[in-house]
Amino acid sequence: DTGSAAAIPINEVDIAYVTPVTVGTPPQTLMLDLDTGSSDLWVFSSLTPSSQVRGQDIYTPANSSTSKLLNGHTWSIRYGDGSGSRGTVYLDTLAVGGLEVKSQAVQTAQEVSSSFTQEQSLDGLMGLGFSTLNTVRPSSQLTFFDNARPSLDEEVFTADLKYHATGSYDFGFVDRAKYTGNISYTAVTESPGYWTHSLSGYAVGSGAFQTTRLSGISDTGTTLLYLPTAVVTAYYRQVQGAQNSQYYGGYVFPCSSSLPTFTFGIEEARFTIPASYINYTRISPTSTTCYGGLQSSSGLGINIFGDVALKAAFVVFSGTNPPRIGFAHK
Ligand SMILES: CSC[C@H](NC(=O)[C@H](Cc1ccccc1)OC(=O)N1CCC(N)CC1)C(=O)N[C@@H](CC1CCCCC1)[C@@H](O)COc1ccncc1
Repeated sequence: DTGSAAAIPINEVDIAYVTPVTVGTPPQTLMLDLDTGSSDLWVFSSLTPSSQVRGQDIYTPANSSTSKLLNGHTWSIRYGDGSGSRGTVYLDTLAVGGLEVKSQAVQTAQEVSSSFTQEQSLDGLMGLGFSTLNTVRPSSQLTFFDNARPSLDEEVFTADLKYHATGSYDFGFVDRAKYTGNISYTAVTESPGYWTHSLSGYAVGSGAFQTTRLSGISDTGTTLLYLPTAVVTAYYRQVQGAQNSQYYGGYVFPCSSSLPTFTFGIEEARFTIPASYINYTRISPTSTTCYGGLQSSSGLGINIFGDVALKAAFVVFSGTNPPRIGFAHK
């Protein structure tokens, strides 16, 4: 079996991508953020206080003939940006792009933090990290990918995220039409449940490639690229007027500055992020100061290869044993 679904940017700076997912019988469509940096599938629901719902679609288990309460189970999650949610759990039929799982744990939110309430284009998350990260207690639940595995033609899912455009997520196959050349694979360690792997090095603009192993997580749910301070300062040294602003919480620069590209290595392969991806956004609609798409990971304790990096490639998340991740040009 296979599935294929759109990855739609939720705003004009690609802060996140959502994918249509159907839940229950008859199907209720929700727009979820497929997130390889977490492993909970949670949704705005009929159990979410109406004061915390602002335009989101909700899942109503009572309207689904196939929903079953997972008695006595609860969940609570906190993300790297401090946002969070918690609630109860139902089992129900769930499909993404034609690929159906009969009894998927759907975590119904009973409370969401204000940043979720404010994000009306996001009806919840589908975690595609390793199931060890799932927060449901007393028994943790499997991700959609882990539930779908037995029926997949190939134990993979792929991410083709695009800059200011709709891309796609495929399950169970690697679409030859979505990439050029060969896929460069590298080993993944499941610690502690993220798609953790190394970059073989980096280059700033047309500068020499620095061979140095940088460990981090490929995370579709994180907007920006977070790397060690040494790398980030080397990059912004090439940007006229750049500064690391305490006020804005990261590197900012005059929007008129020309930015170098940023190249990262996956084993022997090289992927170049265009300058436009790193000129992330104006700090306010009328400002001439811009916020960088490459920021320091020092506050995170982990390097995160987020959407700014991932959208420069076609990415294969391979659930084989041992797991591996592949990058190809597109
Ligand atoms: C560097 S972890 C920060 C990261 N959250 C982001 O990347 C958010 C994403 C966002 C924000 C607002 C609306 C929509 C999307 O965006 C920003 O934080 N920014 C973008 C805009 C920019 N101006 C400021 C910085 C993050 O927690 N991701 C988690 C998933 C994420 C949670 C929030 C909703 C969307 C999905 C997840 O994969 C990683 O969880 C962890 C990572 C490391 N240890 C613990 C948890």
